[in-house]
Amino acid sequence: MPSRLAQFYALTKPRVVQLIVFCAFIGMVLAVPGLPSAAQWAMMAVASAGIWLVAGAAAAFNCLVERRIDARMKRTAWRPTARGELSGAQALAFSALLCAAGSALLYLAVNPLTMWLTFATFVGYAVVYTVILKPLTPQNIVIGGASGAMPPVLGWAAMTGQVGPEAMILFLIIFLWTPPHFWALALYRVEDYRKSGLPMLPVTHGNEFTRLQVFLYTLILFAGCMMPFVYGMSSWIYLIAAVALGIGFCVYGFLLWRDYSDQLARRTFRFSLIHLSVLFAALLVDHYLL
Ligand code: HEM
Ligand SMILES: CC(C)=CCC/C(C)=C/CC/C(C)=C/COP(=O)(O)OP(=O)(O)O
Repeated sequence: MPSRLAQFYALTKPRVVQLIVFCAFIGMVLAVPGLPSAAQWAMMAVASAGIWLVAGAAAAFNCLVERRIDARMKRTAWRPTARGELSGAQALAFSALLCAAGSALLYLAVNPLTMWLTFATFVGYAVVYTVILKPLTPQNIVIGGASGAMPPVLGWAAMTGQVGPEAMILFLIIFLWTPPHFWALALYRVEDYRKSGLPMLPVTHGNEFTRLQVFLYTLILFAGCMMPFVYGMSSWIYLIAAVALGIGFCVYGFLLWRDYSDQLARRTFRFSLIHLSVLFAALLVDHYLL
């Protein structure tokens, strides 16, 4: 049996939260013109820690609420809450502790706006998405995706004390990226979702309709990814990366739409992770080199 610590850590969905914190960090980097001062680097580290704690708390709360559903799905049945290795009370206490610690850090060492926005994101994912939308509608991840898209806004708020249009552009990119990211996965995990009883799109509307949606979202996402260049917040390094990644994602979307296989859906899902990670890394490189 894994150690207690490893069990609690697993509840925070570490890999997802890593990318979330990375996107928040890029929001911070872009909010500061030129190279940050030592004090600004310190602020970025503290804000990243605070956002990491609250995002981990949101993930843990999701594991608590969905422990019975998780137990029914192969992909999630191993979670300590689904296996009953951690009780509901333990998961709740852990989530509350992380959320309180992260919120206190953001309030005291960053600024109240960032704390409130991060807390609203916690509520958006843990309550609005997990409790209300997920069992209600196949558009759950589209609307709920707004919480996942918040990190750059949180990062921007941490460094400037406000929410700028640049941050909203980065929000839009993650918001449009979420449906092809999730539905590619849901296509090859459809049997899991059928067993779960959740109204995910491939279960309610079928494989073919979902594939069309994935393809269409990759096209709108491509347009959305042009915004940082069009708005003048990024230059040609970003543009080249965004066009190359965008073409890659659209090609995956197109191929998946025309000729489905589980293997291609899995590769499309994996590509979604590369797409977002490299796109945001390109924003950083572009910011410092040009
Ligand atoms: C409502 C929005 C979202 C939904 C429904 C969703 C859904 C999922 C699901 C079900 C997985 C699990 C894949 C597996 O177990 O094989 C996953 C993986 C992942 N997601 Fe998302 N996601 C969302 C938003 C995001 C956001 C905003 C990010 C980061 C910015 C993100 C980053 C990741 C990463 C890095 C993984 C891989 C985890 C791993 O390999 O262990 N997701 N996503
Ligand atoms: C405060 C802050 C920045 C919060 C971020 C919120 C957050 C953790 C968003 C990530 C989205 C995510 C893990 C989706 C997984 O979908 P799912 O929950 O449907 O997947 P599952 O089936 O694996 O549980």
